[in-house]
Amino acid sequence: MLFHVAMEVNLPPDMPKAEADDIKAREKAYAQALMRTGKWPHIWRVAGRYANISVFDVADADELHALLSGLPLFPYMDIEVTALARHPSAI
Ligand SMILES: O=C(O)CC1=CCC(=O)O1
Repeated sequence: MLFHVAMEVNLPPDMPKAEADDIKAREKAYAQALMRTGKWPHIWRVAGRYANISVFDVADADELHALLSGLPLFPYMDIEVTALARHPSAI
């Protein structure tokens, strides 16, 4: 099942740089591990914002929630999820 996921990151401006760098490094490792499994096939930077648009390919919304809530940046993100269904004109 495919999901369109929009993530906006809002790190506190007063977070120490070393802490922010550590979370970002753990986020990258977590995300790339999921990409290698095929569960996170697309990630795109939203130009001009600390945000991304991603596509997840997972069994269901429960699996998606488990993966998203495991993101190291999850406590600092606003996330919007849209379930995708096959378009009748798709070939
Ligand atoms: O930088 C972002 O958009 C947040 C993020 C999600 C996965 C990743 O590696 O960074």
